[in-house]
Parts: sequence; C-alpha cells; structure tokens
Amino acid sequence: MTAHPCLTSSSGSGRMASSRLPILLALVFSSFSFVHSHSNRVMWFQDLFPPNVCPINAKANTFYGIMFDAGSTGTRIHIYTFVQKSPESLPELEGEIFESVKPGLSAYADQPEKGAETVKKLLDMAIDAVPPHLWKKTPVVLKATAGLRLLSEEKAQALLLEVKEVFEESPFLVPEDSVSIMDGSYEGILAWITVNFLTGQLSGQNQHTVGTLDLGGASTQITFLPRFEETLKESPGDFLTSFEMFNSTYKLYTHSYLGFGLKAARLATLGALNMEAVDGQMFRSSCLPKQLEAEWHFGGVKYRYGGNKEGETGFKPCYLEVLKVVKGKLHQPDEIRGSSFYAFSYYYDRAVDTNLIDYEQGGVLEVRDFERKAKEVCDNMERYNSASPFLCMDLTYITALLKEGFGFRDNTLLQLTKKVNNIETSWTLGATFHLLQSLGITY
Ligand SMILES: O=c1ccn([C@@H]2O[C@H](COP(=O)(O)OP(=O)(O)O)[C@@H](O)[C@H]2O)c(=O)[nH]1
Ligand SMILES: [Ca+2]
Repeated sequence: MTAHPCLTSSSGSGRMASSRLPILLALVFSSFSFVHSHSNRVMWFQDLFPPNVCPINAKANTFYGIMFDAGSTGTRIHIYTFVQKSPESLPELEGEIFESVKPGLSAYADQPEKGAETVKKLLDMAIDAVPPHLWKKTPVVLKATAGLRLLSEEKAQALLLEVKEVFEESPFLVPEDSVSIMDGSYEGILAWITVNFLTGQLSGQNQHTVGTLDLGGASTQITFLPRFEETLKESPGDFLTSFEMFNSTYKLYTHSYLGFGLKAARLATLGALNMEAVDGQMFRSSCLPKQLEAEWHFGGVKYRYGGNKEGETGFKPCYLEVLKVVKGKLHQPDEIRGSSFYAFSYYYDRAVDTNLIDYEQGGVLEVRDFERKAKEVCDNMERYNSASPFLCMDLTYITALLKEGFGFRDNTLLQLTKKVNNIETSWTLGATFHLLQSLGITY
C-alpha cells in the first residue's frame, strides 16, 4: 500500500532517533557551501518539493537522505528524516535511523561481491523506512574512509564498483559520485559541522564552536576553528580549509592522520603495520599480557601477536613502545593545549570499557584520566583478563596520542559524546547537508 505523499511517517526496523532542530538546519542549508565548490544561493529543497506536490496538506512533507559510512571496522547506514511543515517554512531535521554491521568493507578486499552484500542488507532497511513514493527522490551515498584508503587502488575500486551496482539496482536516487573514498580532510570538517550544528554553535551571534577529535580504526582526525593568527600562520597549508556558512567564511584547521587510528596503531606498535606476507610471523609487545599468543585479522590480513613472555610488561615499557609510533609524527598547534574538545568513536568506546564514562550519558574527562586508567590496566593485566587483550595498549596509545602526538595538557578537557539530541555525532550528517545542497544546485 502506498501512503499519500503528504501523509508520510518514518518507520523501520532500525533504531529511530528523533530530534527537532528546525531553524538551525534551515540556516545551515541556506548558506552552506565549501569554498572550493560552486557557491550557489539556491536552496536545495525548493526544487525537491515544489509547492504543488502537496496541495492539500504541505505540513507533512517528509523527505529522506541516506548516507553510508564505510569505516575501517564497520559499515553503517544513517537514514535522516527531514520534515518541511509548510511551503514557506524551512525543513527540520526530524530524526535518524542508524544501523551498523561488522566487519568493514576492507575485510572483503578479495571478495568485493560479498562486501557489497553487507551494504545491500543495510540498504534493505531503508526500503522499509522510506515510503515507496519517495524512493526515487531519496539520495543514497556511500563514503569510505581509512580502511579503503589503505587498500590497493585496484581492490578498493573493485569494492566500490560492486557497491555502486547495489545502489543502481535499488529504487533510490543514485547521484553521480555516489560511491567514493572520502578525502581525509572532509572527514574532519564534516564531523566538526555535525557536532557544532547539533550543539547549536552554527547559528546566532555568539558562536563558541568546539573542536572535534575522531579516533577511527585506521585514521584519526583533529579539527577546530583557530582563534589565533599564529595558528593560521604556523600551520602547514594543507591543514587549513575554508568554507562558507551564515555568510561568513570559516577557516578550519583539520587533518586526518592515516595509519594513526587505534587498530592501525596496534599494528604499528607491534611493528606489523604495512608488513607484507606476515603469515606465521609472531609480533610481541610489552603492552600485552605476558602469556598471550593469538591471531588477529585486520584489513583482510592475518597477524599473530603475543606478550613479552620473558621480558617486561606494564605501563612504562608499553608507553615507550607506543611513543615510537607517535613522537614527532603529528603537528602540534599551540593554541589547542588549553582548549576543550569533543571526542568520539574509539575515545568514547575505551572510556566506556574502563568505566570512565557511562555508555548512554558520555561525560567530561581530562587527558590525565586516560593515563591513570592506562597505568591501572597495564600494571594489573591479570585483573583485566576478561577484557580485550589490547586494552592496555589502546589506553596507552590514546594517552600518548593526546599528550605527545597533539600536545594536549594533562588537564585538557574532553567532552566524550556519542549522540547529541539523539543524533549520532558522525561526519555523516555534515555529509548529508552537503549532499542535499549539491542536489539542489543540479536539480
Ligand atoms: O557511527 C559510528 C561510526 C564509528 N564509530 C566508532 O568509530 C570507531 C571505528 O572507526 P571506523 O571503523 O569508522 O574507522 P575509520 O575508517 O574511521 O578509521 C569505533 O569505535 C566505532 O565504534 C561509532 O561509534 N559510530
Ligand atoms: Ca570513522
């Protein structure tokens, strides 16, 4: 049964989050554009929903945007719902349906069709969630991050091609460039837009934007709006990107460090990153339980790893090992030392795993809280034997990344956040704004 186009509601088997964020969304949409792309003042939604679509009751004009996050450790679908209550008013972000699968696409490097099947399963959720009469107007896009960046061009392209076919066979709107590997700097910027949009910092006069820290499996991003001229002068040129919003230009500091995600860092600490033909070779670390010997699959490669059977284990030797991975490898902008940042993904997960924060609530931590926990776990590994054997290494890496990598102080505040107003703090929302706007331009 097809519902009346103007009386639609969202449904689906995924988790539906609801959040009404009307005016903010409208403001962002009306003036959002990357400086390097066309600057166009046409509002994208004007042509998407011409007034004659719903002559009787324009109130219930619901529309959707589907954004896939093909991360290195998992693939996720975000189905965003927007409502335009009247032809005169601007759309509201009403909610999000979110679902995820593991492992990520890069684990199917040698079976691209199987990888694409995981995307198809998630896309089937959108078929349930979006009313049939809106399928053709609902864009679907997948952006891959570090996992695919680390694969060979050939393998990555084969995966993307298979996914594109799944999209083409679906009833949704498949824009040009709908399946791609996202540039790392966009990942940071789009996450910054999401967080600052959701926290209301992109509207009004007194904007106090917040910086964002994302720690993925294979890469990590830092993004903030510099306040000091020095930062602009002293940062490498490719760390600064401009875009327009609210008729002002924001010049953001952003960088994505490939190979510095939590799982890539595990391999780097073990000395196994970028190693060819590692089958059979054993990689040992003082960050792992002494007696441990195990196998681990990442990015389609099998690694054998274990503890320092005879040698040292614990926080001190582990910190020295991890330090080699980060020391001198990252740019340290002076002005971030004292400021606070929003942090999510693996920062959040490891803080939850060690009871530093509550899974639902999140919380505020200082950098030194991660160090305290790292010491506690690494110096008592036998007590944590039910947790992941990498817990000590992960916490030590997070500590070293924050302190020695980015140069944060012990008392720098981190706002650990998974959701704001029930919407995931993911780059995918920022990417959906950008997508919808660009569709408006071409309609
Ligand atoms: O919607 C999402 C996407 C990712 N993550 C977290 O991000 C980390 C994994 O990063 P990802 O697989 O995206 O790796 P990347 O490709 O970004 O390096 C894990 O902690 C996930 O739980 C999350 O919490 N929600
Ligand atoms: Ca990610």
